[in-house]
Amino acid sequence: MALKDSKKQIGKNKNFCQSLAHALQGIWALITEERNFRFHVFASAFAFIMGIILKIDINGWLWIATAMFVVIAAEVLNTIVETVVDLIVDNHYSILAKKAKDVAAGGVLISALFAVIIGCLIFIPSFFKLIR
Ligand SMILES: Nc1ncnc2c1ncn2[C@@H]1O[C@H](COP(=O)(O)OP(=O)(O)OP(=O)(O)O)[C@@H](O)[C@H]1O
Repeated sequence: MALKDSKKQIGKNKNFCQSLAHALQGIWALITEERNFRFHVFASAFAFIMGIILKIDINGWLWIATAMFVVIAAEVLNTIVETVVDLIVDNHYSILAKKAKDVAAGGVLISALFAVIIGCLIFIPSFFKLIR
């Protein structure tokens, strides 16, 4: 239910525009508050530029795009876990909070390793093809 005496919304969105505005606020929070998210966006932009320079084919683009979105999705999930855990434990030490945050961070690491392997498999052969 929305609060009557405040503009702070806690109820459901009333229409698509409101939902969209809140989703954009979420993306803005990721960009402005999450250093690791910014790093992954820069890494994705770098991979995109490399893809253009090395003239990778459509198959390569599909794999690079998949790797980019897997890492970014993992970072989004990591941020959600961190935020919800902080909300629940409220600055107190908890072994379950540690496990939740460490597992979420581990998920990002696994996805980043996947992206590095995909990057090597796509870019290294494309590089040698270009200089041949
Ligand atoms: N309330 C807590 N109880 C126990 N351990 C915690 C708690 N909060 C954080 N930690 C430990 O500190 C680590 C860093 O937590 P923090 O919330 O700072 O994440 P972060 O540095 O923002 O992570 P990331 O680098 O993924 O953005 C966690 O992975 C966890 O091991």
